[in-house]
Amino acid sequence: MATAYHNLSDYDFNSVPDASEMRFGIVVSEWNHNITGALLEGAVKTLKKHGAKDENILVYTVPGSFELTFGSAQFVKSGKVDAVIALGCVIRGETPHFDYVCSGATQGLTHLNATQDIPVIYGLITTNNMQQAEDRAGGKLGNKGDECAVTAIKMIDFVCRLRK
Ligand SMILES: Nc1c(NC[C@H](O)[C@H](O)[C@H](O)CO)[nH]c(=O)[nH]c1=O
Ligand SMILES: CC(=O)[C@@H](O)COP(=O)(O)O
Repeated sequence: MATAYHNLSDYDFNSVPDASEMRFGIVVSEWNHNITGALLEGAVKTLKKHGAKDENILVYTVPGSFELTFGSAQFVKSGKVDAVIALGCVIRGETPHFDYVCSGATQGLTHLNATQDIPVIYGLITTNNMQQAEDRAGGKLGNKGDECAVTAIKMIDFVCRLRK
């Protein structure tokens, strides 16, 4: 339980660059909306804590985590954002479908990171049950949305510094 040793919301505030001039696209899956809504809340709150402006945080929903790749790709192609945060929650059911949704979404988002010029942040929670998801979406293990927001800011700063 790696997350048990590192709360998802714990980070060095001063290590995070100013986000006041950064533009973010957030793609949120509607599946398990009680979880993905909490992830979104954490991500937006954290982005704004570091200076991001409301008008620079674009939020679009997709039906499920398998559509996160398409939604993220559309944000990348739009040229309107400097990073994309993809938020989803896949909870294991009775069949192998869990494995295919998780691997499909993961492979798609990974492909975007390897082929496109802006970072796509992996905010997919993949759990065995709802309790594990709740623990990672504002529960005892923190909020994955917070982690994704910090990662997005740092990756935009990475790109900006490299391109100077
Ligand atoms: N079971 C979950 C899904 N399933 C839906 C797929 O993501 C996809 O929308 C569908 O197969 C149509 O393409 N999605 C989640 O995000 N979480 C789940 O637990
Ligand atoms: C991850 C899923 O698609 C899963 O929730 C579907 O449940 P089941 O495998 O019981 O059909």
